Amino acid sequence: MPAPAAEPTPVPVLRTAAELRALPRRGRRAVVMTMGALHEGHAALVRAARQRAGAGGQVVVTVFVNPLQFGAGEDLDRYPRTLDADVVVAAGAGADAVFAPPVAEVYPGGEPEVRISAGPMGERLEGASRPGHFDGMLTVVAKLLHLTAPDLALYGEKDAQQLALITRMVRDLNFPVEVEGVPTVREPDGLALSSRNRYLSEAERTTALALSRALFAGRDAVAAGGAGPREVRQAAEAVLAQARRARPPLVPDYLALVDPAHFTEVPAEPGAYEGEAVLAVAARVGTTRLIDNVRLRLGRPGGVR
Ligand SMILES: Nc1ncnc2c1ncn2[C@@H]1O[C@H](COP(=O)(O)OP(=O)(O)OP(=O)(O)O)[C@@H](O)[C@H]1O
Ligand SMILES: CC(C)(CO)[C@@H](O)C(=O)[O-]
Ligand code: BAL
Repeated sequence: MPAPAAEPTPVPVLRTAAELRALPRRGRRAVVMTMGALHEGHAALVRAARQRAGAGGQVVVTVFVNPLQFGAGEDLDRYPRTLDADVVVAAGAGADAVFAPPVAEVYPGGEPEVRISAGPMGERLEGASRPGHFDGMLTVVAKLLHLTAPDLALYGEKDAQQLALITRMVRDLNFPVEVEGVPTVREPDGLALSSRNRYLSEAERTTALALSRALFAGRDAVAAGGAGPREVRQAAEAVLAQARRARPPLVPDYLALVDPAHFTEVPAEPGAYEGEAVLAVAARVGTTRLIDNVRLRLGRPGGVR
């Protein structure tokens, strides 16, 4: 009996730079870069890209787990790789093509000698906890921007420091591309969607809810009126302190209130800082490390996003 015909691929999956170059360009090209294991957060990025590219435009989704941005002891080997399912999600959200190169296609000469330096912002928060992470991230983003040559590239606000660094690289190095952020998609109970959530057991997931709860507590303190940086941090810290005692415990890495362009700490003195700020958190539950953040407006009571 003949083997059943394979399901048709919903959109072309391009594996090489040559295949990508051969993809006919159509209208405005928007790119969404991912490491795969796509979820509704990624789908929101693709839908935003589809909308921004317009009916006559083109949306390309990249799927590539970039070894250069993982440090020793991180989860490079166990990072979920689910390309077939990713293609279905990408196509369903409006992608026209998926670029999923093997490592040797992106780094044919092995690890590159020349890399992008993320500079001082790249050493703060995530950069302090994951040395070299942002140099590796920006290096692959630069390469993927060259390979895909988009008019527009979209990134999630969930990775706020990454988004700030990509915006900065594009500006500092004159990349001919527009960068746009897309708001964080959350589960109904507040947990930010993340590919790494699939590592969590049920009990770990319950503990992990403290990340978003801490951020919302900080944000609510501003919304209630009168809270300055100190009170925002205190409100969030109180939630984290409680979660440290949970079973399994939350192990916070950092909680920081920073300015969104440089990721430097907002001064604690009331009134010393006015405007948008990012309240960011990173923590471990078991062997899983998660990050999250919210934006808030300091200096004007009630102003919250
Ligand atoms: N919940 C989310 N809402 C909106 N965008 C998101 C969300 N999660 C990830 N993204 C964005 O999707 C893009 C690809 O991210 P990535 O593939 O690393 O997914 P991830 O879920 O953040 O994975 P990880 O768990 O490894 O951090 C990035 O721009 C990222 O900010
Ligand atoms: C931007 C990115 C695709 C670069 O590998 C990655 O850091 C991610 O998925 O956020
Ligand atoms: N979503 C950011 C990619 C990383 O954690 O390496």
